[in-house]
Amino acid sequence: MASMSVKHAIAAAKKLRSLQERFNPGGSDIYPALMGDEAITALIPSGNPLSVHILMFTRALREQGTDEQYEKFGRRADNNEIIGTFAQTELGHGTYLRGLEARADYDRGTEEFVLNTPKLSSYKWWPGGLGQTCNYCIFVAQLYIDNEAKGMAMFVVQIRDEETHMPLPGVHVGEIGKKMGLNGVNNGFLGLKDYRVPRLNMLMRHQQVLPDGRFVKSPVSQVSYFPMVFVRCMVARQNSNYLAQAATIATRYSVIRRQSPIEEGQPEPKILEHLTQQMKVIPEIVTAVVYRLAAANLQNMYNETAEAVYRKDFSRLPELHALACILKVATSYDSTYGIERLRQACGGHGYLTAGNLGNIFAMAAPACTYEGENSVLYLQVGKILMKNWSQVLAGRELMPSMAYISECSKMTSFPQWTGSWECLLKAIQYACVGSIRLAFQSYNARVQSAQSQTAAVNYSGLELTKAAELHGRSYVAGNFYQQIVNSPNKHQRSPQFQKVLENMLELHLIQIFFRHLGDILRFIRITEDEISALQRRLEEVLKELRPDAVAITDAFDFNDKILSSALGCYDGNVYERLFEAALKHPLNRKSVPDFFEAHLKPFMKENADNAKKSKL
Ligand SMILES: CCCCCCCCCCCCCCCCCCCC(=O)SCCNC(=O)CCNC(=O)[C@H](O)C(C)(C)COP(=O)(O)OP(=O)(O)OC[C@H]1O[C@@H](n2cnc3c(N)ncnc32)[C@H](O)[C@@H]1OP(=O)(O)O
Ligand SMILES: Cc1cc2nc3c(=O)[nH]c(=O)nc-3n(C[C@H](O)[C@H](O)[C@H](O)COP(=O)(O)OP(=O)(O)OC[C@H]3O[C@@H](n4cnc5c(N)ncnc54)[C@H](O)[C@@H]3O)c2cc1C
Repeated sequence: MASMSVKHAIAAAKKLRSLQERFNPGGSDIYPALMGDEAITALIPSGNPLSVHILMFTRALREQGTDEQYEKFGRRADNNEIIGTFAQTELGHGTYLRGLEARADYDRGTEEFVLNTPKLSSYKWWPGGLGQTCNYCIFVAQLYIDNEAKGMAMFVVQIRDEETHMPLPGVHVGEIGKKMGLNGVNNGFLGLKDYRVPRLNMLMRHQQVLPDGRFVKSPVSQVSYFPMVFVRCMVARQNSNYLAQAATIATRYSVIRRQSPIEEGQPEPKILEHLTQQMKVIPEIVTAVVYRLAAANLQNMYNETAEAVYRKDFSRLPELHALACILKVATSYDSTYGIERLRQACGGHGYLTAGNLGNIFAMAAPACTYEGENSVLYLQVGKILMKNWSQVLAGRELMPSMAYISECSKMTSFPQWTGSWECLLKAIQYACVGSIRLAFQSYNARVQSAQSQTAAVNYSGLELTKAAELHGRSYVAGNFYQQIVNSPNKHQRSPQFQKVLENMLELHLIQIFFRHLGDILRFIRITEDEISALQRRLEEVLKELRPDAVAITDAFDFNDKILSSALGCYDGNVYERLFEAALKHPLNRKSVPDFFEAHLKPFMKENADNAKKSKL
């Protein structure tokens, strides 16, 4: 599996390289074009062992290294002459970066760094491709000069000989073992013992160690986190893609499969005619569209911020960090939940490998963990919301993506309920701001009672998480609303297409309203009649979107190779493909399985003999 994945990953890397040479050598907006590409998903169903090389190793060299370091290492990496990974997480630490144990001690006598993973828990553990594929890595370690800790730093480390691929002296490297998915990625472990690298192997665009050992601090330490921000942006797009693939499969299957008459005496309908099936499938189609649009927005913001950071303008980093966290969390949580819901909507056949929904789930699910575990990133955003609420109290302006917080903070009560889209969106935003205010009261009370900020974050963690989740909902719904209602290219859309988009907006807003009804009712008075009216609208809009479900998922434009699913094949020949897949199973090569003579027959005979004896 690993070698097949590497073979296909090389094909994908060649394609990416040619795209980059044609379009924008250093830019990041190439990748989304690759997202739905067969090279990334169908051909490498067990995961891409080069994705961390491409997404993190090459970018860290470009963004964290000096121009000279890029010339020495980055150009070769971009050209895939060397293959690297991003080795930050350790066996003992992943989230708490300041707890990382790998260390780099500067030796001014030789102008080298001595790299060590002092304990088993210090071993790098998880980096994609590290086990077998990579011959280099970005090694993240705590920098020490004269045994004084200076914080985290990144080092270009060669781990295998470029000719023989043998691990170099002082390097202990290998595969960490089978996972629940992505088993073609060879996530690996890495131990270093007194491994020396030249001073110029430390990436020094933002912080430097001079030959005499003097340390020049980064103007903004968080810029070293930038490689993670990029991948969070990619995860938002990639996981919306996984959800779109699953939605395509489940939708196509739901208009092929017939089951259970709705009226007595009537023929069995397509299962998508059942309202409850529509409620399982259609909202996931819309969620995939909603997140694809939000991820595209985030990608643009990343590109703008990356250019600003290159000009040493770090002002947009905090907002990008907050949005990258919230979208990475929301997309990975909702896509994972949605893919499982779509699998269940396909009955028993959804559980077959031939349906591919299990593999899509296994590809999507780890995104809730890597690149910042979701609950931790929610807390990150919760902290940022606390800082911004302090700004609101001080009457200061907020970052654009949080402007609604200022607006809602000025509302003494929620206006008359109308049930309009604007009303629904404002209700979600108003509930978010109410949650922020309550979280701040708890958090601030703790800080005022002399608790440290870290402790106050921990003990206010549930409210901070709620506020962060509602902020994510507000941002995503607000972005979707703007794209549908206020988009500058709205007039270019046909009335029919605009109507479909508006139906998707209606469904998204009502669905989010019902998902957070409890949070909303905490701050807004809504009558039973007003809620029942929304229930009717939900049923109505599902019915309205039903005829468009197949067309919308066809528009995702996944070919059969990408979907790799007997349930979602374009020609609809589900049963034939399921049966074809079944007959290919190794157990069907023989009429009598080997285990019959070896195990089953003796077992049954022994039971029969025992039964006879007991009768005597
Ligand atoms: C061949 C063709 C292939 C092409 C590919 C095609 C497409 C495929 C796409 C598929 C995408 C998915 C594939 C990915 C594969 C897997 C990759 C996985 C890689 C990894 O997992 S790398 C390791 C990731 N690890 C983490 O994310 C660690 C998480 N922990 C943290 O981020 C921090 O520790 C944490 C939790 C934020 C805490 O930070 P800490 O320093 O401890 O302290 P503070 O919380 O106080 O933060 C201090 C200060 O900094 C600000 N901050 C924190 N993080 C950032 C950031 N990232 N950017 C900017 N600012 C940041 C924070 O807000 C605080 O600010 P203050 O103002 O309050 O001081
Ligand atoms: C498929 C996959 C690929 C990966 N690829 C890479 C890679 O290429 N490079 C790399 O460096 N890493 C990689 N990782 C590692 C990944 O980044 C870490 O798993 C992730 O950062 C979480 O760290 P951890 O696993 O050590 O969990 P921990 O940090 O130990 O967290 C465990 C749990 O503790 C809780 N927790 C932790 N901290 C807090 C907190 N502050 N507040 C509240 N609760 C908390 C959370 O519930 C969390 O889930 C990969 C992981 C996976 C699964």
